[in-house]
Amino acid sequence: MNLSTSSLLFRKTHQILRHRFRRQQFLIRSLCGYNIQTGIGKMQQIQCMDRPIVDADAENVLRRITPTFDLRRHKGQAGKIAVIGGCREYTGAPYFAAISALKIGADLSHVFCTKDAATVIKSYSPELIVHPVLEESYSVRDDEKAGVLDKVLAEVTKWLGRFDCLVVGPGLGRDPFLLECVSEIMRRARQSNVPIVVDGDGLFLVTNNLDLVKGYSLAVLTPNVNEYKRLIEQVLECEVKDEDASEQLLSLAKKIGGATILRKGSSDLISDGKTVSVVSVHGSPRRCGGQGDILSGSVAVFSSWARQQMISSEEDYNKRPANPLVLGCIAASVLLRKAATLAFDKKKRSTITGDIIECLGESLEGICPARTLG
Ligand SMILES: NC(=O)C1=CN([C@@H]2O[C@H](COP(=O)(O)OP(=O)(O)OC[C@H]3O[C@@H](n4cnc5c(N)ncnc54)[C@H](OP(=O)(O)O)[C@@H]3O)[C@@H](O)[C@H]2O)[C@@H](O)CC1
Ligand SMILES: Nc1ncnc2c1ncn2[C@@H]1O[C@H](COP(=O)(O)OP(=O)(O)OP(=O)(O)O)[C@@H](O)[C@H]1O
Ligand SMILES: [Mg+2]
Repeated sequence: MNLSTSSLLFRKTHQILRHRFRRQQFLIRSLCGYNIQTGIGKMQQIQCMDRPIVDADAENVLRRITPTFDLRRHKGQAGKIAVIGGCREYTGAPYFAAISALKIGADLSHVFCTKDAATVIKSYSPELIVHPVLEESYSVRDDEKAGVLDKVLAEVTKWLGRFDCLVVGPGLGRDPFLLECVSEIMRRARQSNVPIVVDGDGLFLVTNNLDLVKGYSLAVLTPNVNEYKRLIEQVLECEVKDEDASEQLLSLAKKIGGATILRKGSSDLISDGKTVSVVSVHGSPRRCGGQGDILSGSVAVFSSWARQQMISSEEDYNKRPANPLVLGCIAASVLLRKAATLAFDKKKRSTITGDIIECLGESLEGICPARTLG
């Protein structure tokens, strides 16, 4: 190769790399540095995959959206969350999601589950408000189904307007009749503009019925590795590409039309189709089941807080909009990872999900110490 060919080749490679770098800069740019309370702030990145981690930004997001205690506030104003999940097989998952919401600071946490699961979940904690309303096929005759569906809807919809966020899916199971009822609950929630975090079996439902969340900007999907793979295959009709993780997530979120997606993994990737944020604060090496459930309950609380702040500072918000659900995902992700690290430091190999839940408060206090107004 002569000198001019190699210099041409060098320039071409340089051009391609520069283009890729700019593209990546665009992808990782996130609105998380924007202060929704003051309206002051600039576009910042949480972390670029090719750069050192700037975890402080994720912690700043958490601090900005976490409300200060105020003695004038009444019960319910710090958040009312409902988990739709819990069946014969799974009672832990809805409990983990619902109790995490309380441990972070929500005032009330409800669980809507099957009758079989309800007593069990109640016995884990008197703090949870448990509604034994869902039914699985084995307990309903075919000719009874229409009536049961109406009854389930009536029970859930009378509460729906009071919730700041629903978490649909932890431990829900995949019974077809139960999923039919939950689809209808999701439609009603959407009509009432109630935000919905979709996790676990809720993602199984949504992946096969995309219309439930398509175009709904108040939906958050929190897929794990398997759930993400199924989503990608269904929506983008291709394989998961880890080398283009950010771009693929961005495409997925765009295709779903405004819903926020939190792709869980060794780093959590978050996108609403406009930006991609990455949170890779050190987490725990223990991969015990249930950590995703903590995350879904946490996303519900932080997203509700971010929305509340957005509403109370509407004028500032209008100047530079930030997606409160994206902020909620960032805050939840960093908190879970911190709590998991702390729990692992204390319990090492014996760390289980309950230990991480016990560390949520201490971790939150470490990032955002409690202050009281009034
Ligand atoms: N205590 C409870 O009540 C809990 C209940 N839960 C509830 O269970 C329901 C189903 O949810 P899910 O997450 O178990 O189902 P899904 O995603 O199909 O995974 C199943 C299998 O996939 C695999 N696998 C997993 N990760 C992988 C990876 N990174 N890379 C590769 N493979 C991986 C692994 O398979 P294996 O290794 O055994 O072959 C795993 O066993 C849902 O309602 C949820 O909320 C949970 O929340 C936990 C606590
Ligand atoms: N390899 C990892 N290293 C560090 N943290 C991780 C890793 N994988 C997942 N996490 C974190 O654990 C949390 C739960 O993710 P996970 O993939 O375990 O969800 P899940 O499979 O839905 O859990 P669940 O058992 O509750 O259903 C996420 O916030 C993620 O950041
Ligand atoms: Mg899960």
